[in-house]
Amino acid sequence: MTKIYTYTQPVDADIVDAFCVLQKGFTDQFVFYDKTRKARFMGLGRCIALSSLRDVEYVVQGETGKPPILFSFNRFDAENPSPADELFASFPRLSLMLPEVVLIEDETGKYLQINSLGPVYAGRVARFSRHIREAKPRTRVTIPFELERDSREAWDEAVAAGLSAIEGGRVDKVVLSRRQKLVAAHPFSSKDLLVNLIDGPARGTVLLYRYGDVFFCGCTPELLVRKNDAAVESMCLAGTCAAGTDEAQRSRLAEELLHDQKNLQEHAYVVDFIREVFRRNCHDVEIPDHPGILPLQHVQHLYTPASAQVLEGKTLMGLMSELHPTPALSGTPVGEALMLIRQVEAYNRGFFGGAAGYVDGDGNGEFAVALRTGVFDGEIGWLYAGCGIVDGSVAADEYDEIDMKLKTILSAFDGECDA
Ligand SMILES: C=C(O[C@@H]1C=C(C(=O)O)C=C[C@H]1O)C(=O)O
Repeated sequence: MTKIYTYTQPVDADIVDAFCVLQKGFTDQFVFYDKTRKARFMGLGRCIALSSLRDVEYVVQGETGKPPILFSFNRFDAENPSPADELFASFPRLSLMLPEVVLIEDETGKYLQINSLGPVYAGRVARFSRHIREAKPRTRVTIPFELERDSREAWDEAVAAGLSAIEGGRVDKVVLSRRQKLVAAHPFSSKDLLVNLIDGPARGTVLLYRYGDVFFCGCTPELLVRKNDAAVESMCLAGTCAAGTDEAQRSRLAEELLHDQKNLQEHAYVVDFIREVFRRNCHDVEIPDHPGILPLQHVQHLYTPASAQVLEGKTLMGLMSELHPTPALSGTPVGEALMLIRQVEAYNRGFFGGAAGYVDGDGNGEFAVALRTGVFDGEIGWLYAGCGIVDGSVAADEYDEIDMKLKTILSAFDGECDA
């Protein structure tokens, strides 16, 4: 049995400013920051890595009684035998990571949490609190960059392979992606991109996982699963159109998307899959019959929320691995689509499209699908985005759709525009 000591106390500070000050001393960094809901967790350092919560006992110190927060970043297709690029390959394969320091903002307030394998010394908490109080407001920087465009012919060939697998009856849908290399004018830090994503216009949950000098980050709109005791939620997100340049155009495009048979079909595969997983693991499953729209800064998606009560004994990690990858990121049927992706894509997706989240010591928490992301080091990065291919998909349209999705991670380089 591993014993964890966790000391949480309220802080009167902006947690992002606090993170910016504290992060300098830590090369292990973990962020799950929901921009709309107060579910914000920013971890520093690694106290211990665990394979599951089963053999863990935690001792609460401090006045709040809060459980420890652990982070979990999982690859899209962890068993894919083809090598990931060297940036992704440098990350360890760990299941749950307990940071030494966690800054928390939830519905009840803002907190500093210190985790340790021995009793937390109060002087350590006081020292971090003092640093936090001295934190200056963060500043944003614009990072000029150039993109090395990927080959259009390679994309056309990948889509043709997908369409022929659909025609042959091997899959009904396959999600194919593109990867682009970014070269910035000068080296940038994880803090620079994190601050630009949190303070910029991108909507969703900002993710960061840094290990050593290499970091993975982005801002995703897609919830995979959230668990709060018995209540669980998920989200079906598939089917895309442009955001439009003004409100009138946005609502016209949204209306078209809501009636577009190809996009509705792409979406329905995801709804069917999530309904099936929920029906197997939960009761009182509620999933509306018709999708709505999730409007984002650069694109809009067909969106169907899913909620249920989970069967006693089922865990968040268990639900995460049953749900992931959904047909929103792989295709239908999932196994066949994964095999096709392994054959068609020239790279291993690494954390792109993986499940990234946090879980607390009581087993509650959430996972997002790591979309609109990239992996970075020094002045370079690899950016990823994908789209669903079904019967009738046109390679050129899907190429443009991916360009629209890439704008979200590219907005991390822009420190000018305010939210
Ligand atoms: C694959 C991505 O997005 C997914 C694919 C979508 C689609 O095909 O319409 C929409 C939302 C996401 O589930 C991505 O952003 O890279």
